[in-house]
Amino acid sequence: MSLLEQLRRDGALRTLDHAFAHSLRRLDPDTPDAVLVAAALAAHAVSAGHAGLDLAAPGLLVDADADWPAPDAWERALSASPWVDQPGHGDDPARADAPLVLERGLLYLRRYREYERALALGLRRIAAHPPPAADVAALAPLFAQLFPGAVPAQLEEGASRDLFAAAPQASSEHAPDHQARAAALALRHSLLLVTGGPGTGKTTTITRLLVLLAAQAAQSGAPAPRIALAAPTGRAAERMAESVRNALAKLEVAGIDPALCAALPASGSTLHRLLGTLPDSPRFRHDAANPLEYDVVVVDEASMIDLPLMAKLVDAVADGTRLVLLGDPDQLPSVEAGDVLAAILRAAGPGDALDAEEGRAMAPLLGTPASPTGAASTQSAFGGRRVHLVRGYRQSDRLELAPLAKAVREGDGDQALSLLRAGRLSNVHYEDGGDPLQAHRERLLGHWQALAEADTPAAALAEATRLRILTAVREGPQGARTLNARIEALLRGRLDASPRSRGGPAQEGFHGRLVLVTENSYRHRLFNGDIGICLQDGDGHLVAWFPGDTPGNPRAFHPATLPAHDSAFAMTVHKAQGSEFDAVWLLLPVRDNRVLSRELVYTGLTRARNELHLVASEPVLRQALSRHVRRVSGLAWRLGAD
Ligand SMILES: Nc1ncnc2c1ncn2[C@@H]1O[C@H](COP(=O)(O)OP(=O)(O)OP(=O)(O)O)[C@@H](O)[C@H]1O
Repeated sequence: MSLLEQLRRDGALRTLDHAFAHSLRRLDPDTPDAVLVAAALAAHAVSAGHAGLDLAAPGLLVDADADWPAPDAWERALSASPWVDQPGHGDDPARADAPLVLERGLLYLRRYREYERALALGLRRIAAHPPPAADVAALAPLFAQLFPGAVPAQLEEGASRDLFAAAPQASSEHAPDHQARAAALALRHSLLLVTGGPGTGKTTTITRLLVLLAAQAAQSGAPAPRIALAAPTGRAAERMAESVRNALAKLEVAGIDPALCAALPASGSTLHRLLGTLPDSPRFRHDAANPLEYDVVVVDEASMIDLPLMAKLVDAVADGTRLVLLGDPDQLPSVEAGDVLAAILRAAGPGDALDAEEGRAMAPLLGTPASPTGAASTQSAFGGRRVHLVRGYRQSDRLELAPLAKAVREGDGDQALSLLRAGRLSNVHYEDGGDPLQAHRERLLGHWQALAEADTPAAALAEATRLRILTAVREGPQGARTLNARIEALLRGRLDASPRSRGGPAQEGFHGRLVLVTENSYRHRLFNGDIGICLQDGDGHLVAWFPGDTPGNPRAFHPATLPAHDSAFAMTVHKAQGSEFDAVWLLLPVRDNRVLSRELVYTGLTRARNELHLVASEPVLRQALSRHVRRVSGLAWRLGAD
């Protein structure tokens, strides 16, 4: 039996992967089995989050115990195939009639290789158009007001501004203020990456930076900058806008000119909305030929953006527009092909130190770096600059997550378990296995029942973010699907007895059902991951409510017309990315599973705002923390990283 058939028989390939290989064989019956297998796996790779197939590591994709061709021989067979193009240079386009591209040991579907190539070219293009030099001295007073910790005392006392030349030492207690550094670098660079865990002040920093850019425009008599705030999901965009509004309110209290604050937008949008969806098309209204009309585009939750979407975003960013990407690199990468943020960060380098020239230029804002580093260690390969924020600012009295998050991020199972077992982290609760629907039934059902009894759909939607069960997997006894079915059965009994419920067609849901959209529908402006609630109106008709453009104005849909959706009482960590909930019950399966990883656990537990319940057996938690998500991609190389 051929390897292709064996993989199909073992269920290692999707029907689509096999059909792709089969179509190549139909068109050319002499296509060798090794090429057909590679073609099927290259298609499969995309569905597993990779940009292509690593010929040296097919085991990343399938568990099957297969007799894989040796990488050299496999590569030779592919090189000889007319289906496979091998462009001479990473920037060269691939042949339009070749469905596959072989490059540096990776086999891509041509479309994904072209996304990668376009993205690398686009990022380098943006980085190559730095903004005009800012009058740093004129901005210094405002900068010092916005970042009070940034400027060492000697500057405030009127010492020489050319401190770098004199190379005096900044106070040793003066730890680098990474937030200030990020803002200062954004004055000089058009591509900025601001990374950090939850609550490290990414949004706060960007708000202050945007105020600074507004001041810069005002000082030079230019119109206020046109600013877009966006994120991959509606919920993430809303959260970002809310954080920006909060940060602005604090700035106004601190005496920052309200006219500068008014330059910032009050709302954010999804990337799809920003780029302008076209009905029934994967393309967007804004692209290279019709770029976004903004001076600054800020995108939050960048770790969630997959390769095609990032390529389309970057394509639509005009020369001279600043692109600022915010994200937490320790979170799970996008479900679809990518790990784009990780690749960009690798190419950008650690970026935490300023090079000599940068240090000199920024001295009026940042003071003198304690130990200026050479250019080679800090220059990014492609001109994008990164600042990693490390200090957590969020109030920790309600939820003390940081030590646990650190242990999980570092894959330190001993430390994570000792913290969990000691039980001293405030509002972190650990259960070594068990069933939350048994152990916490009244609390959980009480919450969902309250949603159904909320006064308005907007109140129900707001209330819905208070609690969520998060699972690692969709299927199986601890999977989201099974839990939802159990919760629905428990809840229906209670809700049907409620005076607010009048019964209704079961297939369309029920009063109080939380729903999660699982596909993008441009027509509805509903996207994968959006969460709504079904409520009966005064006539007993069920209406599905989803967040609208502003929190008080949810949008109504007939449940029967919704795009594909599931219940959302329990949902997978993947689907919860970009959202936060007051209380999170994170439930790992009882048996180890290859999807379990430290990134998954970290992403799950950092969705909690006030309270975390982690339900996981010790061996499964240890297994999860020992596993790193690995994604195959050539993007870092294209950006000059290796
Ligand atoms: N330099 C600072 N000084 C004091 N408080 C700060 C500072 N930076 C941030 N904060 C506070 O920390 C909290 C979290 O900040 P922010 O929302 O900007 O973090 P974030 O990194 O964007 O978080 P998330 O990733 O969860 O959205 C806010 O309450 C903010 O006011």
